[in-house]
Amino acid sequence: MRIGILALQGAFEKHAEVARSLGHEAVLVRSKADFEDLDGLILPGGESTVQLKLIDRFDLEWSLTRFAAAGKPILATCAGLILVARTVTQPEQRSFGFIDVHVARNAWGRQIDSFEAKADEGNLPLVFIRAPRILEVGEDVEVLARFRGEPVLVRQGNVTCATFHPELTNDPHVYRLAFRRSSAKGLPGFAPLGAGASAPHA
Ligand SMILES: NC(=O)CC[C@H](N)C(=O)O
Repeated sequence: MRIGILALQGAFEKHAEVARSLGHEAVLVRSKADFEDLDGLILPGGESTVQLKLIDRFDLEWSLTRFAAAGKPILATCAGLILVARTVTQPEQRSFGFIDVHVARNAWGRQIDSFEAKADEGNLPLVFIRAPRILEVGEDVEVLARFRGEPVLVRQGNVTCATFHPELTNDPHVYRLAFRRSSAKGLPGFAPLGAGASAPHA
């Protein structure tokens, strides 16, 4: 697949490396024209406030929205998740609403800025860096992995979001989930990580 990585700010290079290592073509996306002919898109971690300003400056919101609405797969990690969430708090911030989750920014507190862990089930490695927390998930959101009972990997249709940094582990699982060939809803035959795969209202 031809996968774009939004490359305005943050951790985009490593995502490009992983995408290439999985046999995809990686395209750094910085302008509207760069969206052409992409099959998938990664919104990387970084600083969501800065990313939002740059998206405005380069007038990319419509391109992003159109991409999401076309049903093409999007993987949003950390700051990327903050951009695509329905609502954002701590502090409040504008977001695009591609996925029905409510997130709090920098929600683990300063004492534990960054840490590594494993998902509650499925052995998925997690690297958190000033990570957001998903406080609520809508009923159409699947929870694919949890940490200490909280959702950390979620999906709604074509939009897959991680509160952690999958590009910093050697586990391609998250990319495979996000960019599986069919991104249609329903996911026949898909075995989610962990037991509690249905999405409760938090
Ligand atoms: N690693 C990250 O992407 C951190 C996200 C950052 N704390 C934000 O609020 O945008």
